[in-house]
Amino acid sequence: MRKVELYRFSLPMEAGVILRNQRLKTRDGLLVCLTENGKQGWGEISPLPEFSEETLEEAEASTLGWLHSWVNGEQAFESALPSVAFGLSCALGELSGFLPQKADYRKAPLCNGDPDELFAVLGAMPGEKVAKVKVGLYEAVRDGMIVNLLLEAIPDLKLRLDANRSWARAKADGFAKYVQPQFRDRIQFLEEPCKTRDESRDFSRETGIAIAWDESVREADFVVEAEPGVAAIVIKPTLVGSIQRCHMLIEQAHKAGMMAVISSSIESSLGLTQLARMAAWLTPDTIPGLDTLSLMQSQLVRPWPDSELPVLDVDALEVVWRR
Ligand SMILES: O=C(O)CCC(=O)C1=CC=C[C@@H](O)[C@@H]1C(=O)O
Ligand SMILES: [Mg+2]
Repeated sequence: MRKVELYRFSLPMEAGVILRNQRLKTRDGLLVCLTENGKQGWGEISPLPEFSEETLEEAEASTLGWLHSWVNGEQAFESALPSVAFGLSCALGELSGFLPQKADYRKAPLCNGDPDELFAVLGAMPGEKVAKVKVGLYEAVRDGMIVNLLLEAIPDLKLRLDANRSWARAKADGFAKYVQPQFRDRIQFLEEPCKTRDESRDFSRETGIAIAWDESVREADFVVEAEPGVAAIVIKPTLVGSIQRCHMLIEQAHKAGMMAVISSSIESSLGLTQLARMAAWLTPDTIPGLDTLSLMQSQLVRPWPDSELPVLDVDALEVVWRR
């Protein structure tokens, strides 16, 4: 006997979370719970505004279509919508047990540029110290100064930077010029510095600063291949697709000698804990990019260890469909 529950959620965000051109006031999505032979599997389907191609309405329609077939005995699933493919593969992965329980709750802290704050967080971080800083929002000089300041203040720190394709080559070069040469190899990677992949490749070749692909991983023509200066690919499963597809990309990256970093698309605590499980299983040697829970005002159903945010229970959620 198969049973299905589909819920809708809307979690209030902290003030001032901006995604590209839009302020994100609430994080909206769906939770699916599949039950079969007394076992349950949960998944989160929450397309990220400004980043996902699909809307929540489209994701809901596609999810409902598959859930109808699943209660009627369908085994396989396929969805062209990445958020749906990710959430349903998690639910099926819990049901069948292929998504292991063990989680890697480490996370590269997102830094707003205040070194004192980062000191406190990194002091409590066991082992490798890696933090992530957004660049490209303000002047390149300022970005360069913050990078110098942090790397100077914390000698065993490595940084991941993210420019989200915001720089023209000249601006990217401006940034590189301000980073002291002896610090450059402590930049683990800079995600997508320039508007095009070719410009980013040239930037890396000429400055010696390693780069990573994030936006590129989701483009139709992208293939994982070893390239000089490209240290990593960033995998955001909600934007990329099923666990199986992510697994394949991670294997390709590792074969090519690159890091694969499992990262958040600002999922709720339920989706984030599943990403932490994928990270423990598929990228055990890499700290995942999962430090986004504190952007929200509450957790959802499953808590993240050590978070003090209140947990919203499933009974408080709107039921979309139940069978
Ligand atoms: O990658 C991480 O460490 C955290 C996630 C993160 O930085 C992002 C998640 C989703 C959208 C963006 O704001 C941002 C990114 O561009 O990588
Ligand atoms: Mg990025």
